[in-house]
Amino acid sequence: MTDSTAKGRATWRDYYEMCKPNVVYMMLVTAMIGMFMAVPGMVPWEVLLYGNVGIGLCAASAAAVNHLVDRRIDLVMARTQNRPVAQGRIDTLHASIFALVLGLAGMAMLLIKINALTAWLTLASLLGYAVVYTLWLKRATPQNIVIGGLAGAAPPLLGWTAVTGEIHGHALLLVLIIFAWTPPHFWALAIARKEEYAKVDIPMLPVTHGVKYTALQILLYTLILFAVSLMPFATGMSGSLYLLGAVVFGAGFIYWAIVLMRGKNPKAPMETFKYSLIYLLAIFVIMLADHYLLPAVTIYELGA
Ligand code: HEM
Ligand SMILES: CC(C)=CCC/C(C)=C/CC/C(C)=C/COP(=O)(O)OP(=O)(O)O
Repeated sequence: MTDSTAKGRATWRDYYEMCKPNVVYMMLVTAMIGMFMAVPGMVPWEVLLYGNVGIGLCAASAAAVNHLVDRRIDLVMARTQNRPVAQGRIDTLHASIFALVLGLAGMAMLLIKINALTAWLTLASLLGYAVVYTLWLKRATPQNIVIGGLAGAAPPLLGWTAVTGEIHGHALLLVLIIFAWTPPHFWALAIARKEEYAKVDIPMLPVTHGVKYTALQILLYTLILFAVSLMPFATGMSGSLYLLGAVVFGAGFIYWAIVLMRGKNPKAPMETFKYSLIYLLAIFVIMLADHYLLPAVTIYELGA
């Protein structure tokens, strides 16, 4: 059943926007670094190419489902009101076909060119975001993005299994870092957009528990994230260059969480949100540089 309200013809840009490209690109950075961290040497180009395209297509499929499911609330929120499905430029039939084709193409690429474990873990992430988070958690609980965050945190594990065909503790550590990073990343934005979420009855934490409580939770998670981010060094997975990066950028995140808590800077919510993106990119890139530039120096060796 196509929406009779469809206005204007959709362009390729509209379909591209449905994929949440900037989010997917950042996820693929973490997936690629998961690939490089899985092996001491270089990653075969086929795994880099087919693994990232497959994971990216599946993530884009999940993002497209999110546009489709959220089209009514997206139309009400200022931040999302111009989205193509919300505006009716892409009707629900075309949006559904687009999401299905992306998902099938991504799964086929992973099953044929990579391995079954990576394909099924990617499908679980796709469904985790498109169904568990978008269709259920987002509308059910203020903990929606904490639980739903696991789907978005999966890419480094997907990259790791694409290379090795197995799950490893170090890969789960990378997932844990993004899992702990997600609440401060999103709740800072949710504080800035609190009134919009209240209008559409989405139980985001600032709406159900207030800004002060949310800011306190953000500070708590940045402290947890700081501790978790030291574990790649403590386990010998990464060396002192990574440790330096995790401490410096982690301190920056805690700084912004404190500024947000004090509530004196009206720009703090969006500055904290923007900083969260700088943080994630920085510690993953520094981890990669450390992986190739400096041998891992564990606390054990330092202590020996
Ligand atoms: C459940 C988990 C997550 C939630 C609820 C969430 C929420 C959001 C929201 C609401 C935005 C603003 C989007 C917009 O206004 O268009 C956003 C932006 C963004 N998020 Fe997240 N996010 C999550 C996980 C992630 C993960 C895991 C990554 C990457 C590894 C990520 C990367 C980004 C990027 C790069 C942007 C900027 C997008 C842009 O400027 O177009 N997010 N996030
Ligand atoms: C296969 C795989 C790795 C799947 C992960 C898919 C994926 C794109 C996760 C994105 C996380 C995210 C930006 C959630 C925001 O959704 P929202 O509905 O809260 O944000 P919105 O209001 O901006 O739409």
